Amino acid sequence: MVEKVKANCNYSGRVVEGPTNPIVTPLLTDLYQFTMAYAYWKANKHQERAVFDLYFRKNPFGGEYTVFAGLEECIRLIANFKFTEDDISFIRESLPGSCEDGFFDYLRGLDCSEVEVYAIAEGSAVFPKVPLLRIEGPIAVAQLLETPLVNLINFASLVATNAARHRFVAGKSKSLLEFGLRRAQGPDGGLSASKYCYLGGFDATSNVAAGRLFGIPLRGTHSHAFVSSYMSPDEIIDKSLQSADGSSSCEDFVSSVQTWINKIQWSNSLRGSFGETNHSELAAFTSYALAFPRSFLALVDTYDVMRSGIPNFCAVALALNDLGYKAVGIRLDSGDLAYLSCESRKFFSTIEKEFGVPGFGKMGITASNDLNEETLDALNKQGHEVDSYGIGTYLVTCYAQAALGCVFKLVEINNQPRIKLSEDVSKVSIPCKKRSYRLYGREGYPLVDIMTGENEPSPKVGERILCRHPFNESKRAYVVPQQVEELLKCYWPGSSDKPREDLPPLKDIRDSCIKQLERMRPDHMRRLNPTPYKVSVSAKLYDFIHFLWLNEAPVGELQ
Ligand SMILES: Nc1ncnc2c1ncn2[C@@H]1O[C@H](COP(=O)(O)OP(=O)(O)OP(=O)(O)O)[C@@H](O)[C@H]1O
Ligand SMILES: O=P(O)(O)OC[C@H]1O[C@H](OP(=O)(O)OP(=O)(O)O)[C@H](O)[C@@H]1O
Ligand SMILES: O=C(O)c1cccnc1
Ligand SMILES: [Mg+2]
Repeated sequence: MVEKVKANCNYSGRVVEGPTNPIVTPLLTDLYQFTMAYAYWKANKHQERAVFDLYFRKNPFGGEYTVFAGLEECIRLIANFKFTEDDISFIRESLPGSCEDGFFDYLRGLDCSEVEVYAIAEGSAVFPKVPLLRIEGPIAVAQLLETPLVNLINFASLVATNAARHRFVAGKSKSLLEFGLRRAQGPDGGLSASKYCYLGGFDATSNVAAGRLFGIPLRGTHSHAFVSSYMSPDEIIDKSLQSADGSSSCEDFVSSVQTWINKIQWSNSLRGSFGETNHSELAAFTSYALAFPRSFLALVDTYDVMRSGIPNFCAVALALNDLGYKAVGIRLDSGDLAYLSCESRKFFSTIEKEFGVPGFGKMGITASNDLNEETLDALNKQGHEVDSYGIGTYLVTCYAQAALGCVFKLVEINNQPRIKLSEDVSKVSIPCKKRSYRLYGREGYPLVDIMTGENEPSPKVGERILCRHPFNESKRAYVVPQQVEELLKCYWPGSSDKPREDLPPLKDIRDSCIKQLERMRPDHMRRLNPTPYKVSVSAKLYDFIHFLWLNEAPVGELQ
């Protein structure tokens, strides 16, 4: 379902390829964007210059931060925004017959050359109400962009945040593998989850298409089916295995494994800890090792982890060790993962001592099975020996929160600021074409994001500035920033010759995401009752918001 669309748009001297998913075209929008576009056109209003902000209102997962993702795919859409004749015929069929032909000629010539896009860098930590994207352009085309842009950013940012939160609980030293493709919301859900979980701090994915399309490292083990498909060691026909350095060969690796299982069973320190292990499991492990002697990893919970899986794994790993190969480790996919990982580690350490195999005690332990933030946290509290987690369902489906709730609101038309009022204050939009800045404090942490009017002077390092809560009069603070970072940069200058930002490779976005999250004050990041990060407006913008609010809100009449 996914293939790369032919590159056709020149951007900053380079070509911007089409969206990763070819379904992302100008038709991937809501019908009402076309009906509004027609009404704008009919009223000769379609070329009026509009400014829209794309933002969200509340951080997901009960947290106080969000990872911004999806920008590159937005720019790919914008750079390649063009209706085909088939598209236009379909739109004509879908709109009422009374729509005039001129509108379809207008659509035929439409592209995003008059649109400008300002955005925060992809992979940044972002906060409610601060625009992630500002779209400026003729109102009709900006309106058509609403749905696809919100769509491209919503899930991307949600799942990247979910990944970052899993990383935060797991800790820096653990390896995090995304295993969610089979459980994701369809092919695009799966592919997007793989891409943005990597961006949010995962190390690898099992999704081969994502590995190919995005260069994400691929990792994987094997399934229970592989283990249970074997009945006995007699099924293994080719039993020979060359040593790692190629200098010798073991003619009967199956017997070598058998010798080792007997040695382990009768060793001083392990005697009595297990009886007869499952032979078909041993056959499966042996066969897998013959196929992958340099990267042998076994799923050990098909029959019984401590009585069968672990001893069988060790027998194969020791037989490989005789030939100069180092086994990678095991995967646990059921049971008490804290307990079983600790017991497995003890077993490996005992083997290391008993048979004098240096490093055997450090054998890799991967855990999987319905893991999520809570189970990772529980494992940490109990103490465990897991080195690597394979996480699927809860991660990629964003089980704990279904959507981020991004919105796209008109903030200015023909240089006139606009506001959207609501009974619910958190839903009142912040009018005007704005600039936003992140102000850093003495200890190097970001302190506050501040929005100002477009033409206000920018905050200056060392200069005190009043930061006001946009809607709560009593909440304000002076800040003397030690560093000022302007957040919105130009990513799509339309046909103007403004300087434009690069679209960095996914790996670089991931690195900067990890760095940024590490730079946040720890109390914003903690899972339980995190401190909200402050989002503010300048004194001037505050006054203007409230002036416009009063102007637009009708005065009630009591009877
Ligand atoms: N030590 C632990 N502390 C907290 N949660 C754990 C621990 N170990 C495993 N879990 C979680 O407990 C759940 C156990 O799942 P479930 O009840 O389906 O049992 P199972 O081990 O998969 O059993 P089965 O053998 O039937 O597959 C999973 O979500 C797993 O991540
Ligand atoms: O548990 P998740 O976080 O979704 O991670 C992926 C799961 O997918 C695989 O098996 P599958 O779930 O298909 O079968 P199982 O439940 O019998 O292990 C794997 O063994 C994991 O359990
Ligand atoms: O490689 C694995 O172990 C894997 C991949 C997908 C889902 N579950 C496990
Ligand atoms: Mg499962």
